[in-house]
Amino acid sequence: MEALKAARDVVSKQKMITSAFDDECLKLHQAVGTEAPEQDASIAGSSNIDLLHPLTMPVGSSVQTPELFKGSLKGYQVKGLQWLVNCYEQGLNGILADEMGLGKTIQAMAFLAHLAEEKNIWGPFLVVAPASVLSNWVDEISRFCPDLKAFPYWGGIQERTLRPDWRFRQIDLVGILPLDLVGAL
Ligand SMILES: Nc1ncnc2c1ncn2[C@@H]1O[C@H](COP(=O)(O)OP(=O)(O)OP(=O)(O)O)[C@@H](O)[C@H]1O
Repeated sequence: MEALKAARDVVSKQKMITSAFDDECLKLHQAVGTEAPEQDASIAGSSNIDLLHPLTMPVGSSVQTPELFKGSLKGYQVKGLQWLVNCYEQGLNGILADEMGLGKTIQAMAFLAHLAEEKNIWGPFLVVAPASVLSNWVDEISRFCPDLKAFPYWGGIQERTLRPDWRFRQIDLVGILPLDLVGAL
């Protein structure tokens, strides 16, 4: 709820800025006797944006599938990627809640690839996932983003201390941690 409130605050602040800018433009056009251009409802600041529905986000995003992502994102997945990048750039948290099996994992990976490629942010990122999909994450990363090195981190305290590679390999790009280990950190 806090994230939604923060997002709404950002959007309403942006709308106020945009509206003040539009008013100034209108006054200038009236002063010089020209007609003001029609507003483009698809650009940022549009009142059509619904934060709960990524498909209503501005269509003008230049974010495309990163080259580090070795696959082809479907149209709605590109839109999801753009929404994630938009949230990131505005400092907002977001939950991508597509239906089961629509490729949330792939979109999350494409987002990490975007951060690496466009912003030179190579992590380490921490992925927290149920233990049952841990190996799926590792497989999908090596298949779609082979340049991102994944390091699955699992096991009880004892097993983890027996794995010295964990400490030495903290520079790995993606740590993948099963959900039930979060409390153990
Ligand atoms: N653009 C794509 N190109 C190739 N394969 C894809 C694409 N999108 C999804 N898939 C495949 O479809 C399957 C389902 O995707 P995935 O498991 O990522 O969905 P999900 O939304 O994360 O699922 P869940 O809700 O079960 O966590 C996976 O095997 C994935 O590799």
